[in-house]
Amino acid sequence: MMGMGEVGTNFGLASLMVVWAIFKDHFPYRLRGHIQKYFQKLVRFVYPYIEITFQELAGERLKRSEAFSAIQNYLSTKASSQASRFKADVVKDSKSLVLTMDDHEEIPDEFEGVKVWWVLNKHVNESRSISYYPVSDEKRSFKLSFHKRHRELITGPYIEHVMSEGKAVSTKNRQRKLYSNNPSKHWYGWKRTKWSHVFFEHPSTFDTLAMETKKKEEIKNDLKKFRQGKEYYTKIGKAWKRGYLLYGPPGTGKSSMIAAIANFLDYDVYDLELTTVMDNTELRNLLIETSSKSVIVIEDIDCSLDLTGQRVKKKEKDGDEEETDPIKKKEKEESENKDSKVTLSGLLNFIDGLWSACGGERIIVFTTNHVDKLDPALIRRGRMDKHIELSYCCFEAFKVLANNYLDIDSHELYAKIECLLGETNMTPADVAENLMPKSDEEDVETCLNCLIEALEEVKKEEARKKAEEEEARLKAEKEEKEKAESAQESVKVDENSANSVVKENGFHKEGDTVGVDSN
Ligand SMILES: Nc1ncnc2c1ncn2[C@@H]1O[C@H](COP(=O)(O)OP(=O)(O)OP(=O)(O)O)[C@@H](O)[C@H]1O
Ligand SMILES: [Mg+2]
Repeated sequence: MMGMGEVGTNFGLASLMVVWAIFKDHFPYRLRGHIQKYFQKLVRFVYPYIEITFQELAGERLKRSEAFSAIQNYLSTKASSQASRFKADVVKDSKSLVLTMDDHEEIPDEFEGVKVWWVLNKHVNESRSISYYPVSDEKRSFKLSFHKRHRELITGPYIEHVMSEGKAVSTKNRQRKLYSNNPSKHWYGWKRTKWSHVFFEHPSTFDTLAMETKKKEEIKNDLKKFRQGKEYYTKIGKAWKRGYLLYGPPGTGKSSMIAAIANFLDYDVYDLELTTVMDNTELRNLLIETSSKSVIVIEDIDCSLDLTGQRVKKKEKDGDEEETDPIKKKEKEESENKDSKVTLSGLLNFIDGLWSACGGERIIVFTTNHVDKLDPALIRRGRMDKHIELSYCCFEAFKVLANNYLDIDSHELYAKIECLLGETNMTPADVAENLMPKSDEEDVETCLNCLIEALEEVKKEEARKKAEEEEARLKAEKEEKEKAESAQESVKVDENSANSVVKENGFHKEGDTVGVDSN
């Protein structure tokens, strides 16, 4: 609370205000402006404090102001020890309680020995206006008061301190979100949102991820370096973002790794479904609406859009015959219209065009099952900085899974499993499924034996396939050889018959006179 001197000053100010309110209307209108000017000078003299107001709703569309949220979070750390009336909120999986100051409560704060006061004001709007967008009738604002001689310190370093501390608190308290993009027809109207979200609660972490420890550590170090790299990225003149390409067969842990990355960095996830994005402009608009500290994911990039084949397809379409059946024609037109018109260059711009730099601190992840199908321009370093192959389960990866699923570090059956894993291609998803106990009766040994059985089955199947392929190859080779031989035969036959024709006609290549009767 303010000291005695400050109370006295406030009282003096209040008296002045009352006097002004009573006599204001008795002055002629033209004089009122002058008097008001001098009156405010007097107020400033009697009341040497500066007040700054931070409104909750700001901007054209009355969006919640970032500054207001940051102040609220910052003060929540002070409120617990200084205020007597609180509002309580439960955050993060209902596990922690956050106390914020109640309306009209005053909280003092100190910065470099200078005292300031915060008050949360609430103003209820009496006159209801009709608006297309729902607007709250309650207007809240924070008022910051401090002595005018500290203007520089408070409006500069102190406010910066409040903002950064507030943002850090909100990062710590927030429940992370998994966003998915809405089709553009839902972008307008009062329910306008480009992204819908649910809370992100995927349990995958780098500890549960089955892959070689060395590779895992390398990825974790890369992510750590990125997270701490704000200054470094500024220094080298690069936007603060990093591209990851995860590739490998289905069920090798690409999606699990994305979740692990998001959990490791404590970032939100934006799952971008490219097929619902109609064109490059929409893609850019979606990008602008993503927040920093996020992982933007485009899964199965080779299936999302035929980026590489788009030009070829177009040419093919141009060459197509005109459809004459009116129903088929309409169907064709509709399906063409539905097709996303996002192009490769649009996507490249999304990744590293000028717009991609707004906000910073973003990881962009592409996943694919067929890395060879992607356009090299899309995955060159600088765009997709780190290429990570997720492959079939090796023994090291199996040990992680066995530890997760069965709580074991070793077993006498491990040697056999190691040998079988070396001879077969089984995805971590299949290994995990075989390791998982299906009932309370199944113990560790049963599960490991179940995996061994499955691996032997796969081994047999692979051997059978290999034999079939070898047989098919040999057959094809034989057919090829026979074809070549018969082609040679037919050439020989043709040559012979041609020669005999020449002889019959009496023609000879070496000279017209040869064999021709001169008489
Ligand atoms: N490397 C792994 N570590 C741990 N679990 C894994 C791993 N790979 C697969 N799994 C298990 O298999 C399931 C499927 O894996 P995931 O969805 O990550 O595969 P994917 O590579 O994304 O497959 P797709 O290409 O079909 O999308 C996961 O829920 C997880 O339980
Ligand atoms: Mg996946």
